[in-house]
Amino acid sequence: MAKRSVGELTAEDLKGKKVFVRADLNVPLDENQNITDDTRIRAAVPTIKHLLSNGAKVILSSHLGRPKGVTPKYSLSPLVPRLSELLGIKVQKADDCIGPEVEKLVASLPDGSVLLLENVRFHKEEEKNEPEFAKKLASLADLFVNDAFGTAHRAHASTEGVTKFLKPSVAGFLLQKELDYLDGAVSNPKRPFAAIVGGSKVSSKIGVIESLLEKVDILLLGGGMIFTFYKAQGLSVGSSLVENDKLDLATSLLQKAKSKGVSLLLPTDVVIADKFAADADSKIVPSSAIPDGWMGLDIGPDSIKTFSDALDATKTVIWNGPMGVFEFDKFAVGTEAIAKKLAELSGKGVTTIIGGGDSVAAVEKVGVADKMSHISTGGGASLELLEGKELPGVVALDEAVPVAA
Ligand SMILES: Nc1ncnc2c1ncn2[C@@H]1O[C@H](COP(=O)(O)OP(=O)(O)O)[C@@H](O)[C@H]1O
Ligand SMILES: O=C(OP(=O)(O)O)[C@H](O)COP(=O)(O)O
Repeated sequence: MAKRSVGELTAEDLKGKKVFVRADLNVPLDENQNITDDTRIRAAVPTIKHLLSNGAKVILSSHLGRPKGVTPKYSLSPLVPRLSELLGIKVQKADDCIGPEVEKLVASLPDGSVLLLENVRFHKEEEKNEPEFAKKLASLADLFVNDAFGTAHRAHASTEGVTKFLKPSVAGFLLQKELDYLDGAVSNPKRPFAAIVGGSKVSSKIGVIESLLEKVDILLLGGGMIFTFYKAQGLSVGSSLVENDKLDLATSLLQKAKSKGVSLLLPTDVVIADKFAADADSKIVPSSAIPDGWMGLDIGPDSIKTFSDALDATKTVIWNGPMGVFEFDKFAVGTEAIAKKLAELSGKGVTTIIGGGDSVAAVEKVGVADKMSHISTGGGASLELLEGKELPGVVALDEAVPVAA
């Protein structure tokens, strides 16, 4: 069911109103508290600007990291300069997210300004979704906008709990965009529709593979998980990553693909290494010829060609998980080739969706992030959505009002 969007709220709804905005500003910081990737801050800007330009007072909330109680290194203070710069106004910051001091700051907020609350996870009640805490957060504002896609799979006080006390509770532009692509485009894709799934283990991607098998025409598998599939087919995998308790599962996924008429492609050649290291000796071998003592760390050139050819026919592609150990340059070729291929396809009008996690890092490393149709800001959240799970932070929002026919 579609959710009510912040875009439906106009100056009439917003002028002078206090709006509690939950964003996911969980950005990486270096040891000097410098932001090393501001993507999530930039992604939160359109919603905040919409609210400001319609005269609202924005009370902005987020978590950062996984602190246990008040932990200075997880303060949101280092975010204030960048946030102010991007919004073009001076953002104020509170030292807590609830309490009399925060209430005082909220009371003196002029229309069209932003107060950033301190890390909401400094209170353990946040992750426990305690109603009393949610009520205190909610009491600061008149309405709620959830734009924290990256945290939408968590039923926490600031993502789910507050909706019980604030009406309306609506989706922000980022949340909406993520749902449009990861739910909308994937459930109702332009076909042929291909998924590329990689990453380390089958066990962490079973849900995604099973769910995608119901929807895709083509499924390309790469990464560490392929060796479990090879072994299930009776091939030798040397010392490659294998989950011996998932061999039957791999066989059943292959059968399921067949019965659904999905073209499931496994790499036909692999780059193998004599050790798990950036400076390992490496060679390219057919998937059926991995010697003892060697481990597969990337897909080979024939596989890159086969995968690229298969992708040429598609209209929608979703990608989750690297094709190899892309952190080591020597084994990043397959992942980088897929990133470049998707950039090329995007240029030809194919919808390309990067489903969060390490694939985002790979696309950024190759410098083609701006070419993709959509890059998710949430790893865990996008995975859960692709698995067909409902996200509590989304479920709790108001339903969209149906447009009269
Ligand atoms: N052949 C391989 N052997 C071991 N690890 C691999 C292999 N291919 C990819 N990986 C590792 O998988 C990790 C990413 O897996 P995962 O967390 O499941 O993906 P994502 O973060 O995209 O969801 C990367 O750190 C990468 O090095
Ligand atoms: O970074 C996040 O998730 P992600 O690493 O899965 O993308 C979100 O901010 C959620 O954080 P959490 O997994 O500590 O709840």
